[in-house]
Amino acid sequence: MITVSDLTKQYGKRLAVDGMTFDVAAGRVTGFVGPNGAGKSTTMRMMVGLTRPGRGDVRYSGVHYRDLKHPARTVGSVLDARCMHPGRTARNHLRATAALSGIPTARAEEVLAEVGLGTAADQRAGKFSLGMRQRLALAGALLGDPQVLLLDEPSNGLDPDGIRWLRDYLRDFARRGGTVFVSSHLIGELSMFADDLIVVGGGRLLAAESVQEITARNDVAVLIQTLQPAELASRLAAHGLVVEVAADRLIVRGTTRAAVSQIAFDSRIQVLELRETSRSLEDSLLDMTRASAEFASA
Ligand SMILES: Nc1ncnc2c1ncn2[C@@H]1O[C@H](COP(=O)(O)OP(=O)(O)OP(=O)(O)O)[C@@H](O)[C@H]1O
Repeated sequence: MITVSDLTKQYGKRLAVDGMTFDVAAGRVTGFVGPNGAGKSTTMRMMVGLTRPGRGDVRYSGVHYRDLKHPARTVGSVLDARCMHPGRTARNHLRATAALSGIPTARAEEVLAEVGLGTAADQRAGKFSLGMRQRLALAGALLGDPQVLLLDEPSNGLDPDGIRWLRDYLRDFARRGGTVFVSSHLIGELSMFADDLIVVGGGRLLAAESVQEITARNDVAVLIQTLQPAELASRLAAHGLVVEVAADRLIVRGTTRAAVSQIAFDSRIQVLELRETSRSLEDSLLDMTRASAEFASA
């Protein structure tokens, strides 16, 4: 569990992060969402001691980051995937990173395989696509076999297969008890796989809720028409969703169109119609962040 308390950072006259307080639970994926300039990167840098807060602190299971005995074994982070020597091979980059953190260099082979870069181990990082660099940066974060992953906009540059792979990887990491904190300015994308959302705007916390709470509050219902209603209903129920049957349609509350579409796709069930009956999660989050932008520019 990560506890962020009253985290504040001022640059000149600008409050980049203003009294940010929230918890990030273990065993879940927490999305950190807000428009560009909302203060996400600054908050994440303060969470791993790269930027000094003006006020406030961050604890990992009660321990300050600076007091962690083996920071790399507790927290793995990717804050900038471009941060690697272009002339080094992927394997050498990881070996050097491992050596710096007191981790056996043999671990490099394991994490290369884990992120699907086994066959690219001897290629130079400078020749990598942005998507491959994202994978290599994630491999670096995994070297210490950490309990917590902090990732700033990790799907930047990934192709759709890469995004899907990352989503599945992070969900699995959380299922194994890990803590995942991942930022994005793309609300729709995060709502597809996050359990909880921390919504920020203008350096301030706007909401800290589960996706289910936000969708229930907004009474979001997803309407589905399919030729295989029984199969889809049982797949949705297996994901803990309550399904109502109305005439030829299924209705599911407390979830998103994106999540239902993913479940149907994964189950190879064809969907004829899929829509949200009221305001979508995306709409309600955009409203929140829009209000904060108006406040900030007032
Ligand atoms: N080193 C810095 N010096 C001065 N101002 C900064 C610095 N870092 C960030 N800021 C300012 O702080 C505010 C928050 O920036 P931050 O990068 O944390 O936002 P963000 O939510 O991560 O946005 P993005 O998605 O665009 O990276 C912005 O107004 C930014 O210009």
